[in-house]
Amino acid sequence: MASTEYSKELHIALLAVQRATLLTKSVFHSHAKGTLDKADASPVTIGDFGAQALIISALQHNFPDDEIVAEEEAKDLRENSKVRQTVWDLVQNSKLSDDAAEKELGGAIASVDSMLDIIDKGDSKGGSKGRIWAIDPIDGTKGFLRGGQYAVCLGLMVDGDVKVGVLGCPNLPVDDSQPLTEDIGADATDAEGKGVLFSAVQGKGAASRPLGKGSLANESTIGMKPISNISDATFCESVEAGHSSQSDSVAIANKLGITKPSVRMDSQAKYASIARGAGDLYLRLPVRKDYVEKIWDHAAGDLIVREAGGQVTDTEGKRLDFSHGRTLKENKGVIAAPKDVHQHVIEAVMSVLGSK
Ligand SMILES: Nc1ncnc2c1ncn2[C@@H]1O[C@H](COP(=O)(O)O)[C@@H](OP(=O)(O)O)[C@H]1O
Ligand SMILES: [Mg+2]
Ligand SMILES: [Mg+2]
Ligand SMILES: [Mg+2]
Repeated sequence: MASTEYSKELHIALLAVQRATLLTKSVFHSHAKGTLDKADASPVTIGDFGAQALIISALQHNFPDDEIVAEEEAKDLRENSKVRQTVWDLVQNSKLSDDAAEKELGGAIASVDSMLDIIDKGDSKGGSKGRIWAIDPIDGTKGFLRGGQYAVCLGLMVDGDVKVGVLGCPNLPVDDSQPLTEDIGADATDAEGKGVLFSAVQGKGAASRPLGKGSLANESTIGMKPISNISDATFCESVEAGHSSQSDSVAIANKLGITKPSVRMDSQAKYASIARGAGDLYLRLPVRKDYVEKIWDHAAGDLIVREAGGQVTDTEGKRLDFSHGRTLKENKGVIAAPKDVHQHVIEAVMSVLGSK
């Protein structure tokens, strides 16, 4: 592989996300997802813990000096031996079939105790200096539990700027031109090979390729769909009404003359879907004033959309700022759209939200 800036980071990130996504698929297709409730009452599953362990272990092997901000922590596993053992079995069984690739990721984790320590290595405070990876081992855990879309997400930030982003979307169609649907469809998903990996490197565009289960292959460049008439656009929004205001979205659609119903899907699959031109606009409209978005929910998607020809800002038109630690505390909500219509969308958003 030719060595250009961030090519090794991209390569390792793709393999690490592929391996972790395959782990989550095996859980998605089994009936026991090992769900626990976290302190904030949100769910976490054996898939989240296992995927986080595998990704961090690959990053530590390749980039031992980098910091890591990851969503989950091992506390619940340290306290629950049954779930701990299930996660450990899962992690031990999750190897890439390509031996060379598995070796590049550092191979298996040595013991159950080191797995717990590895999970807890995602506790960096983040910030504006140095190399920091952001991991969401399963984004859209509620979708994962419901049988919907979810994504395995990894981004590398350098001095607060996202340089590399990878999303594993196991329940999206491989074909970039397939229309956007809410239902994942009975034949759209399987326990192994189906699904997509999206990626971007700053300044180098965005791509998709089949998730597969062996060597990475068949990359294609992706781009957002041009919008000639905004009233023909489709919104892509959360399934969870508590994550994005559906009444504000209706008012914004009215302002823009949009009559098509929104497509609702969980996770950063929304960013991926608009980046590949299957949907047009991603709206995340704050419901609770006190909710602060987390960097792992947006880092990879933000870069992939911008590299595919889009603009991503908050509801006031400010770029997402990943330099303030584990959260996007300087931003409220997210509006992602093709560059040339983004300002028009923001004006509609601001007039609706401003008049509340
Ligand atoms: N009140 C809230 N407003 C916005 N996002 C929220 C939220 N509560 C939780 N979330 C985040 O929404 C993410 C899912 O986004 P979406 O609705 O687009 O599928 C969750 O990620 P996890 O599933 O990784 O916990 C969680 O971090
Ligand atoms: Mg969560
Ligand atoms: Mg998330
Ligand atoms: Mg998550």
